[in-house]
Amino acid sequence: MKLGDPEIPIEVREKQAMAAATPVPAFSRDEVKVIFVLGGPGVGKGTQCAHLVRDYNFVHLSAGDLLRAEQAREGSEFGELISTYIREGKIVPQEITIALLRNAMQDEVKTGRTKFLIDGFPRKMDQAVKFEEDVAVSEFTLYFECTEEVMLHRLLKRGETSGRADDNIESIKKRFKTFVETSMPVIDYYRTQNKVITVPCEKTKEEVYDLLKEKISDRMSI
Ligand SMILES: Nc1ncnc2c1ncn2[C@@H]1O[C@H](COP(=O)(O)OP(=O)(O)O)[C@@H](O)[C@H]1O
Ligand SMILES: O=c1ccn([C@@H]2O[C@H](COP(=O)(O)OP(=O)(O)O)[C@@H](O)[C@H]2O)c(=O)[nH]1
Ligand SMILES: [Mg+2]
Repeated sequence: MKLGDPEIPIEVREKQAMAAATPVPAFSRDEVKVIFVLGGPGVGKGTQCAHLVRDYNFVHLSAGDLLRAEQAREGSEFGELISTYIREGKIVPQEITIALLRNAMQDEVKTGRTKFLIDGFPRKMDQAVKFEEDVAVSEFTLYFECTEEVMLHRLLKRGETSGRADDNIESIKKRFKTFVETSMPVIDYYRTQNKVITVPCEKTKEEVYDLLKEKISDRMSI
C-alpha cells in the first residue's frame, strides 16, 4: 500500500498524511540548540543553569520541575504516578517527560526563544534515543561531577527548606542508585560520541561557574 492509495480508508490516509507532514525530529538543529545538563542529584545542575540563564540567552527547562508542576496540576491523569516515581527515585516513563519537554519547547519557540538548557534529562537511555529521534538532537552534554558525600550534604541541606518529597535520606539513597545504574550509561553513551563536557562541582557555586564558563567559552556562539 502506498501513501495516497485510494484503497486505503480515508481516516488512515489522513493519519498517514499528518505523520508525513510532522518533521522528525520536530525541531532541526538550525531551529533550536539543545544542551543536556546531567549529573547526580544535588550536584548543582539547577544552580549552574540559573547562572547561565542570567548571563546568556538560554531557556532553562528542568525535567524535574516540569514533572512536579504536572504532578501538582489539577486534573492531571499522571499526578499520582509521578508522585510515586519521584519519591522512589525512579525514572518516570519517557512518554510523559518527553511530552512535557516538547510542549514547553514549542511554547518558547513560538516566541522566538530557541536555545535550551535541558536540565536533569535524559536520565535513561530510552529517553535519550526517543528525544533525539522525535524532538531535537543535542549539541552537547554538560556533566556536573562530584562525590556522593558532597551531594548528600547539599541535598539534606536543601531538604530543610525545599519541601520536596525526595529530599530525605531514604529517597536520596534510591536516587543515587538510579543515577549510577540508569543515568551514568547515558553520559557514557554521549562520551563515545565526544559530546560531553565534564565540570567538577566540589568547589563553591561561583568557582564552579567560573570553571564552567571557561570550559564552554568556545561553544557560546551557538
Ligand atoms: N557549588 C556548590 N556549593 C555548595 N552548595 C551548592 C553548590 N551548588 C549548589 N549548591 C546547593 O546545593 C543544593 C542542590 O543544588 P541544585 O542546583 O538544586 O542541584 P541539582 O539541580 O543538581 O539537584 C541547593 O541547595 C544549592 O543551593
Ligand atoms: O527526566 C526525568 C527527570 C526527573 N525525573 C524524576 O524527577 C526526580 C527529580 O528530578 P530533578 O532533576 O528535579 O532532581 P535533582 O537532580 O535536581 O535533585 C528524579 O529523581 C526522577 O524521579 C524523571 O523521572 N525523569
Ligand atoms: Mg535540580
